[in-house]
Amino acid sequence: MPDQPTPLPYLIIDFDSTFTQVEGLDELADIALENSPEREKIVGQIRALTDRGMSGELGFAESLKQRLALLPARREHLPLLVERLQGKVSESIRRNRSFFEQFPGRVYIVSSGFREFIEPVVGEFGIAPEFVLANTFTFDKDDHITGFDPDNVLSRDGGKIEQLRRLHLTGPVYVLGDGYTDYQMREAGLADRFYAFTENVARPAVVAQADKVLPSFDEFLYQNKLPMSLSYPKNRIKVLLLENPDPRAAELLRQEGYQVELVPGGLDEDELVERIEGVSLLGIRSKTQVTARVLEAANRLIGIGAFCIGTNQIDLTECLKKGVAVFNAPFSNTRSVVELALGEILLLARRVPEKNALMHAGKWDKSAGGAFEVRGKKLGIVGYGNIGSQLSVVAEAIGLQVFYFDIAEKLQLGNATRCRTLAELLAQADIVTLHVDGRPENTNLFGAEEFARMKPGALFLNNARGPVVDVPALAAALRSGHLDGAAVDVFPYEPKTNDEPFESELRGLPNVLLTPHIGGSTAEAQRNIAEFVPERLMQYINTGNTQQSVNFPNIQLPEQAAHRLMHIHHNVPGVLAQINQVLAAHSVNILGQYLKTNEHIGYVITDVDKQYEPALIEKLREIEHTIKFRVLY
Ligand SMILES: NC(=O)c1ccc[n+]([C@@H]2O[C@H](COP(=O)([O-])OP(=O)(O)OC[C@H]3O[C@@H](n4cnc5c(N)ncnc54)[C@H](O)[C@@H]3O)[C@@H](O)[C@H]2O)c1
Ligand SMILES: O=C(O)[C@H](O)COP(=O)(O)O
Repeated sequence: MPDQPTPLPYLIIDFDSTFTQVEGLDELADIALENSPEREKIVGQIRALTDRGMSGELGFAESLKQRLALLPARREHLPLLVERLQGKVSESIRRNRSFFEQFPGRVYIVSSGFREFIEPVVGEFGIAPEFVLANTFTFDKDDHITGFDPDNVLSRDGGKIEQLRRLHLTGPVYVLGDGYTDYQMREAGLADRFYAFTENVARPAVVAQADKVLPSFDEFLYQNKLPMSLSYPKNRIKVLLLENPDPRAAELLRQEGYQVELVPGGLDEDELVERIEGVSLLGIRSKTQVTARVLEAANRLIGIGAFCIGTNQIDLTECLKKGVAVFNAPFSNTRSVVELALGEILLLARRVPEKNALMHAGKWDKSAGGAFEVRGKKLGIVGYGNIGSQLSVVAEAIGLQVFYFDIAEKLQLGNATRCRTLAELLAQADIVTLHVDGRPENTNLFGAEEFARMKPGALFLNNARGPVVDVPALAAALRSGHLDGAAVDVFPYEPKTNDEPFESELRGLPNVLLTPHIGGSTAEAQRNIAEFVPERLMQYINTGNTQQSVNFPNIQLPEQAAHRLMHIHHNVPGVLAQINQVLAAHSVNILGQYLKTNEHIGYVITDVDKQYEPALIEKLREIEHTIKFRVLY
């Protein structure tokens, strides 16, 4: 919680594109021209004039005159405009409504917009009409808007400066706005600071003049230690996204207000160590190795999003010890892998990879030799998890007999037959497909011995993880003719970028389909993942919810009642008792408390009444064995 509020300076806030997300006159034109074929053209002209006026390119009075001349609006359009603007108040202003209500008399809206639509919008925030300084429309006898009151100082060039001068404010004055005319009040020496408000629009010429840039009103309140509705401004949360997740991911995270940085391709350990400082959320896919060294350098990291299924590339235990929650997308690309595996089975059975290569080399090799239908053949699935079990259902639909082996007890789907050992499966399958996870014990799960156990002429698929297969042993089994073909999508070492060459003993072997780790690379899967993972990360940040985290104890929390204290600690006896002692010593009323632990950490969430001394937070942070502590309100 911020310290005691400092005495609030006078705040001079602009209306258009600052208090609201839009420009009032642009919206009025849009409403007035609703049924006109000229709508798009005229609204475009008005927007262009607004922009030129705001960036200082065109004198303000001239821009206003030209815009009003284009505007065919009437008095009856104004209530519609007010309704529209009430729905377009800037997000960070809207969520801090109680701030405005708390400080009547300190906030002025000084705008070159019009009182007729500004007053009712800001009135809802407790800003009285006498604190709205704006232009007024003129109307003809038929209620057409004809222009503006020329006696109003705000209709003239330099109008805001003159208006502020006439207020005779004593004490510090801060101006918040998006336009050049807002900056001019500071330039004229009438304001102590000019904050460029960029939540809706960032005008380079204005930003260049600013004392500070505000991506949100939360940031202003945070910097000035004023009461705010969020515990921490979202624009201070830095997100580093690697390996090109679908653009929707960055879009959602930016919409949330986070600062998002994209690095196409992967980063190696040294590069990531250099880039991770100050990052709160890291997004990766299967390639980036998040090692203990990376985590050591990650001084602000709260969460990692794996925009894929596999999380073997992340040191999950070290993440736990550092209080970093990891989320993945466990189901978003399963169907894509299943479809790829099925296609590979059909193509290998018909020796298509080999025929295709010959055709490209100009050789016509029509023959049925080594080609077979898959109907009635035995498919052996190793790893009957989300992918393996879905493949089981789809494969049966085209007539394959399914056998599976899994180290865990798994629900048998359709007519699939469970094998008690891997050897039992290998002895009978015509096609073996791997869908195990990448846990360290699975390294070289398939080597010379396992290939030797497979039936002569069998087919082999690995769409799971590269290190699970001893590639030289697979190459030998193919070269000797013991196996009839293979499809491999994942490799022990995979090129870091598309520019790096691909090396493998499997290159050039007949009837071998090689793909560059694209099992989950479909538009559908990538889009699903890009929505699923940010949602989990944002929920964790906003509510503390760890449902579906791959390393944290999973807690699905009820809606937050008041302030939420989130304490992550090493799982040693007595920490919960200490937390409660501190709360009791500060006479804090607990509204709800939730604890879950795992081998390494305890995660305690305590919802408390809003009334507590700020010192309480420091005391909770100081509890021995604390890894991370956050407050949400
Ligand atoms: N090629 C790609 O682009 C791509 C895409 C998605 C997933 N994957 C990989 O596919 C694999 C499967 O994904 P999933 O979502 O089905 O995972 P999952 O966790 O749902 O299933 C894995 C299953 O393997 C079993 N298992 C683990 N070790 C085993 C062993 N030694 N023998 C037998 N069974 C074992 C587990 O008990 C589990 O049931 C993962 O390695 C994942 O990373 C690859
Ligand atoms: O784990 C996964 O989901 C797959 O290996 C896909 O990984 P990718 O997103 O790096 O393609």
